[in-house]
Amino acid sequence: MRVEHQLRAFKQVFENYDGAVPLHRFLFSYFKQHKQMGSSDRRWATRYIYSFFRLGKALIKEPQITRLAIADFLCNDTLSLIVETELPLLKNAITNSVKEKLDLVKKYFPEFQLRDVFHFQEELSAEIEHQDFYTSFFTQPDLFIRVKADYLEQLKKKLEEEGITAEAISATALALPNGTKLEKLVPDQRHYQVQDLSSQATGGLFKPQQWDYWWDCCAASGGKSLLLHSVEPTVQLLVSDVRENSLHNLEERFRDAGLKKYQKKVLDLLQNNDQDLHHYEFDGIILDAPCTGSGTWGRTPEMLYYFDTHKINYFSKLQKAIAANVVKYLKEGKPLIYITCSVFKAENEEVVEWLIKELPLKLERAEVIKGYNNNADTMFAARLIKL
Ligand SMILES: C[S@@+](CC[C@H](N)C(=O)[O-])C[C@H]1O[C@@H](n2cnc3c(N)ncnc32)[C@H](O)[C@@H]1O
Repeated sequence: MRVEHQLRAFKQVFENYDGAVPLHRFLFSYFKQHKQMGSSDRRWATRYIYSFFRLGKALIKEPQITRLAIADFLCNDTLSLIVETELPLLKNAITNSVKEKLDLVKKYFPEFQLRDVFHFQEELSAEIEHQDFYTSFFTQPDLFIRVKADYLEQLKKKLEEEGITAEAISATALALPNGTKLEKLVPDQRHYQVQDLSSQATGGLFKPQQWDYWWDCCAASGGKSLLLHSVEPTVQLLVSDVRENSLHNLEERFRDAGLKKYQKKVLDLLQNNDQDLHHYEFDGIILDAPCTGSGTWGRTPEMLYYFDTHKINYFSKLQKAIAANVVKYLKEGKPLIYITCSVFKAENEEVVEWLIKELPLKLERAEVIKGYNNNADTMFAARLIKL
């Protein structure tokens, strides 16, 4: 396939995409509508467009074709026609490490600034190491699963028999190559859950007691509830979310995982829910808040290009309003676990500062979970105690 042909396919996809829906969803329907694109066209267009967005706004004044070649060079260790044609001097370095490749790019394109990859650096949480974080965007994050400890070795072996490299990260976490068709390979999901490594790490802050009554108030499809259940299976659970649909997925996942005893409600936490909840008192609340998701943009690099910073303020207000509405149902001396998958201080430290100032809460511990060091998402988690 000639390079012009590949480029035309890339351009068509780029020009038709405006960032309004996730890129993977857009590509799915785009390829469906453009059946003339063969599988090789689709594969190259996908590789090029994802690589292109991983460059964020770096070298924005360079021609698009040069930026695409640089992006493709940084993100891949196999040669493409675009690198061969546009960057012949760099092609022999295709298998070098990302850091070495970045040095080469800086040498040939002195205008290149790593910080332009993520041009929201002013907004970052204080603990984030900028260079490492920006560099992480050139590597696709892994797929992680949380596995019952006594099943890990068996599952690892089964995956390896299927030709999948599974790396044990802890006694209960496996890292797999992204795109592994896990549901097909291991349909029985009783012993494992797909869950990002950093998301798994938030469980360390839960510390439930036996027979506690907890509320997962933004439960979506129940990832944190399942994690809580794995930490302490006797915990009683109320799960809620504003989206009824995601609670249907939750039911399915709970069934597969054998979690039977729980109560579920559709609740909008921006409303007064006293009618539904006036007699409830919890031993712990997990608030896995709606957020920009900026800690997960390694999986959705189109956001580096299309994200509008105004949204940070919108989410930060939403997070505070939801927290204020749920804390009244927490028992004194018990924890509110505040979680985001954001790297922005306005959704992390600044929300925590507001919570301890405005609500009867004191901070026990807060941390950025630096997934960018582990090919994983980056998250923020805080444990606050009701006064
Ligand atoms: C980060 S997701 C939760 C992910 C989930 N806890 C997990 O581990 O998979 C945030 C959730 O907050 C919910 N949400 C957003 N606005 C809400 C509101 N006003 N009231 C209740 N839930 C809301 C969203 O529907 C979304 O499912």
